[in-house]
Formats: sequence, structure tokens, C-alpha cells
Amino acid sequence: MIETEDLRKEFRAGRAGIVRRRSGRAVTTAVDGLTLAIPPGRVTGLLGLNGAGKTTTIKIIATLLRQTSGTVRVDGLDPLRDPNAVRRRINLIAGGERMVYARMTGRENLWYFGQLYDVPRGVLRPRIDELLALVGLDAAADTVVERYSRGMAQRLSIARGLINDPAYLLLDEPTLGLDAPIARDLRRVVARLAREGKGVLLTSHYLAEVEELCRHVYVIGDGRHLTEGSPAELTARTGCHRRVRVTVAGHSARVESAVAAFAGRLGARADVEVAENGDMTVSLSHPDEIAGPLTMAIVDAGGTLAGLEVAEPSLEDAILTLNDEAGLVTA
Ligand SMILES: Nc1ncnc2c1ncn2[C@@H]1O[C@H](COP(=O)(O)OP(=O)(O)OP(=O)(O)O)[C@@H](O)[C@H]1O
Repeated sequence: MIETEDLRKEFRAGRAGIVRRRSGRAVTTAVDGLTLAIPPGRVTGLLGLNGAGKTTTIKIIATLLRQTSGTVRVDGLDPLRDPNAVRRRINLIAGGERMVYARMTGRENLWYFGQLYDVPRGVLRPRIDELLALVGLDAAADTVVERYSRGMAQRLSIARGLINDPAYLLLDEPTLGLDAPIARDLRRVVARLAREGKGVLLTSHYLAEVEELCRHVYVIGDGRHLTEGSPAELTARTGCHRRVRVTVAGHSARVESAVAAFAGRLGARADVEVAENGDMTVSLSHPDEIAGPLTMAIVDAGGTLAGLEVAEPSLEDAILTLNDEAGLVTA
């Protein structure tokens, strides 16, 4: 289990050119009292807007940054006292960063990183083959990475992150900028690793990805814990409702005012968007079954239905609501 307790990280801006407060040096509190648990055999999510403190938290756990206060334990080990033992148990994959060497082949990269982790040669050789197969790069194993597509390089990064057979994998935006099918393949690999017993900490701006993979999610804002739970619990707790979207052919002021009156009677707010072709899309969230009465109101006002969609509340709805409630805005 990875556990953090009351973790706190302040950055002090000391370099020239950075505006200082009159009281002294400017301080940014990136992580402000986070207590997290990342058990084995599960994908745990860490969500927050830009600047919420996710990457800083991950870097502290990965021994790349030192906390200002609070503790981290990795299977009971303190990264400050036993960094090497902790590094053998964890690995980090950050989507936005190039973490493999372009001039080497995929296999050479894995060999190089395996040696950095002191993986015995007899273990490393078969492990490289297994990992190349796991991420679907066996055919490209001996091609230099500069000839890889972005998705292939990213998959190689995943294999690199597994080269020391870590018990815990820290994934910071692992599918950033990847095409949908490649991202989906990566998600399958991550789900499989968790099923096989690895503990995974995932940050991602793709909330559908978090919803699919994570059994437990921490939501943070301005470095602080906002809430936690399974995606379903978070959605239920924030009181998000099913959203009904009705598309009406052509724009009609009469339909629009009928929709506004309908929403007003429910004490809800209807969002109306008008597309370039003039079609109107009305969307409304409510706990009751409103698809029928809403479409009736539209038809009664002379509208012609062109589409109807009922979407269950998503983690994205919940996170938007939480951030609104906490008064947070994107950095
Ligand atoms: N090296 C640093 N020096 C000073 N401030 C920093 C440093 N690294 C991060 N910060 C600040 O700490 C806060 C948290 O940043 P962090 O990168 O951890 O957030 P994040 O949640 O990962 O954001 P994003 O989603 O944009 O990646 C931000 O206000 C950021 O500007």
C-alpha cells in the first residue's frame, strides 16, 4: 500500500525576476495536507483542475521531490530514508514527457532502463520480450524509436515503466495526446495490470477514462482534499441527474419559450443551443423522468423532433459541480 499522511509541499520562488511579497519570498502551496491511500490491485484516481497539485503529489511519491511536511510510506518504507528500496517498488509514467531515447531501438531502450534498475540480465531478457508483447511492439522491437509514431513511443514508455516489475505504477496523464484507439489499448493494459495485482495511481483529464478504470477517486483543489469515493458515489453525492437532450428541427421562439416555461415549472434550467443549420438542442437535467413530458411540450408548441438522447450523469458532471461548489476555476 502507498499511503500519504498530511502531505504538504510549498514552493518558494527565490530566483531573480520573480515578484516577491513584501513579507519575504513568494510561496506557492502546491499540496496542502493530502492523506491518500493507493492499495495494490486497484486503479486509484487523482483528479483536479490544472494546478490542483496532482503532478507535485506524484513526484513526491516517486521520490523526485521532497515534501515540506507530512509522510509518505510505500509498503511501510519511507522514501526519505530508503529511496532505493522505494524506487524498486514504484515507477512513473508521465504522458507529456519523452521518457525514452529516440536514437535507440525499443528493445535497446528497455535493456538500458532495465540495467539502470539493476534487473539481473537473466530476468531482463525474457521480461523485455514479455513487455514488448504486452504493449504490442514485438514487431517494432528492433526499430529505432525516432521512427515510431507517437502512440508507439507512448506504449514503449509504458513498457519502460514496467521494466523493474514495480508493485505500484504512477501514471500522470498516460494517454495525453493519443488517438482514441491507442488510448483504448493503453487503458486495457492498465486495467489488466491492476487485475494482476499492481497498485496504480492515475491522473487524467479524460474523465471518461477515470470513470472506466478507477474504483476509487480522490478529488483535490488548490492542493487540498475536496472529496473521494467511487465514480458512482461521487456522481450520486453531488446530486447530478440524468440529462435529457432533445434536438428540434429549425429554431422557433415559440418552442424556446415553451421549453423555458416547462423548465420553470420544474424549478430547473434548460440550456438551448442553436446549431449552424438552425436546429435547436435543448438539454435539461432533472431527477424525474422528463423525456416524455419535455418532448410533448415541444411538440405542442409546434416543434418537430429531430433527436432525443438521455445520458446518465457522468463523473464529468460531478467534477464540474464539485469545482463550482468549491469556487475553483481553471488555472
Ligand atoms: N517547481 C515549481 N516551482 C514553483 N511552483 C510550482 C512548481 N511546480 C508546481 N508549482 C505550482 O504548484 C501548483 C501545483 O502544480 P501541479 O503541477 O502539481 O498541478 P497539477 O494538478 O499537476 O496541474 P496540471 O493539471 O496542470 O498538470 C501550481 O500552482 C504550480 O504552479
